[in-house]
Amino acid sequence: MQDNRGYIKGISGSVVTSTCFPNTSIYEVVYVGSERLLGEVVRVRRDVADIQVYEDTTGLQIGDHTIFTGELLSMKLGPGLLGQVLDGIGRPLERLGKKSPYISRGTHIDAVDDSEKWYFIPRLQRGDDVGPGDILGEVEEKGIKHFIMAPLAFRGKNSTISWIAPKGEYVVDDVICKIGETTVKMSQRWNIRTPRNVGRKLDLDKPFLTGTRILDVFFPLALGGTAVIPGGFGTGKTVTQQSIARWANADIVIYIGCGERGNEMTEVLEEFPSLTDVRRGIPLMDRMILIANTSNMPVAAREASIYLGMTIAEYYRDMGYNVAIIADSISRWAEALREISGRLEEMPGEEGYPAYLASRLARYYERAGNVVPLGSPQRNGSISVINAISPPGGDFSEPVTQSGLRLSGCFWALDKGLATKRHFPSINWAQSYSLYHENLDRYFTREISENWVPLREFALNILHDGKSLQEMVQIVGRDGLTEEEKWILKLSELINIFYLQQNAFDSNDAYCDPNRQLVMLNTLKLLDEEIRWALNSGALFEQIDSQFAFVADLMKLRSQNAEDYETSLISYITKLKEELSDLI
Ligand SMILES: Nc1ncnc2c1ncn2[C@@H]1O[C@H](COP(=O)(O)OP(=O)(O)OP(=O)(O)O)[C@@H](O)[C@H]1O
Repeated sequence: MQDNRGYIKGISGSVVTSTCFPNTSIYEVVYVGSERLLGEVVRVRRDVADIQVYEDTTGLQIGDHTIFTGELLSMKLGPGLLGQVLDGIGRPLERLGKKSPYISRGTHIDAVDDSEKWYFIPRLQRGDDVGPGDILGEVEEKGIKHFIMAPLAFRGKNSTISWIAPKGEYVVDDVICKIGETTVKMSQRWNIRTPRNVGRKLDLDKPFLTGTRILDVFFPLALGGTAVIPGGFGTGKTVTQQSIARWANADIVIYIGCGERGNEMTEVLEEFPSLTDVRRGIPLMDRMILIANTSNMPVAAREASIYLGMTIAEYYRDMGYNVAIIADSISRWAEALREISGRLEEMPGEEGYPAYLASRLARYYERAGNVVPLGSPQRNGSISVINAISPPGGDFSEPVTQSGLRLSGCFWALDKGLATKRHFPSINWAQSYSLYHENLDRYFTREISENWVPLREFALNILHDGKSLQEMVQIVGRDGLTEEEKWILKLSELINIFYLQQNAFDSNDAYCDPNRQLVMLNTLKLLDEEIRWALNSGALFEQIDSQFAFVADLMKLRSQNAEDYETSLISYITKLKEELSDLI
């Protein structure tokens, strides 16, 4: 150990400079000072290494020793991760809290509890030949099957099981299988900065359903895709992400509170444990992992938190689950990168961010995807990434938003103007986009209805026409419009308030499944046909508008219970049809 000891030559906030060794490598883990603060080498220059320290560096002094471990920053993966709240470097906050109300520096505990017992059921037997990633057995973790997989690399060439543990209770560090010279425990370590190997990548052809109408219909995300939600202060990033965490069709959700204010994170920590996953009838936390790294916690840990979340996501993806990573917000992560880069005195790029901001982000986004993991039986897992971006002053031209725009498949732009009008979710349909339409249109047409695409096009065309007419009205006034144009303007307003607005706090409206989304759009289309028929038959738009409460009636139906929804909308249209016939 003596050989691996260096000493501190300089300290600048979270970055410590230490003497190092010829074999010191980038991202090597270093224990710093007498309290053994956890750090990672981020730069090596001749015989000195710059180390980013994941804990508060107050009190460190020049001359204090450093210990170079020769290992990379890794995470212990195994049963017991679900439902946990971790800090940016993967320490379980609840268990830390039991030791002391404050996180004492230099405390290293793994997220998986090594004293907890799990009932292991083997799936293979002695003499079976196995490959990397093969499922050896399973334990039940909060109602889901947690598969114990063979390591992704074996020692030696022999890949035959010489021993496998019988059914029974084991702790995560117990050896449950011997494959040639490799012993396999229920837990395994993985370096957080290295993507886990996969068999092959698949097309993104299934939707990541959020239950939010504007997202699923107009700007759909694919399972395994990436999305960003940029928005200024108070535009609804957190509510949108929390609603996605609650309702999306992901099996497992990893929520990374990245550099948020402490009180916001407290809300998240209080709220999620009280929520129920209504569709599965289990506590929401049973399929979630929260990573909490607030703005007052060390910045270097914030930088690491997204890799940590990604590594856990890859682990569950490899079992064959659809995992969602939700990071709030990636801007605070980029700020951490900027701070560390500043302390390393690197040449600043745009707005002070390091020149490698985009490539670092790309490396993170690339770990998303829909894959066939290594091993048998063959399975399919995905990681979908949804990142909030908080551009200063809501300016989308800043580097983090621009990188998000280039790197992700969905851009869900939040609009301050809409938020001020309390139009939620305040997603601007004119600025947002999805690159997954082509693949997903095939899915929706096949699985939901062949009217899915035509109805979406209908709604979007009306919105576009309505926007142009709105501009025209500002110049020529409403009287300058034809009867049909007046109706289009009204219909576009109706699409906005009836369809695009969705109250995340209304139990009937917070989640809208694709069938209900379709029924709503179809109602708007039928309404359009009826009113156009009446206008073509000689009725005046003002007459219809003043005589019938069709907007108010429709709005009353929006938050109606799901069961009688379709019937109500049909009778709404039938009633309107009769009224219009009488009028004509
Ligand atoms: N879908 C929604 N339905 C109803 N209300 C919403 C919705 N989205 C946002 N809001 C309202 O907007 C407020 C602000 O939302 P939120 O906290 O998510 O914004 P933010 O962009 O995360 O803010 P910050 O920049 O402070 O992080 C919420 O408290 C809520 O009242």
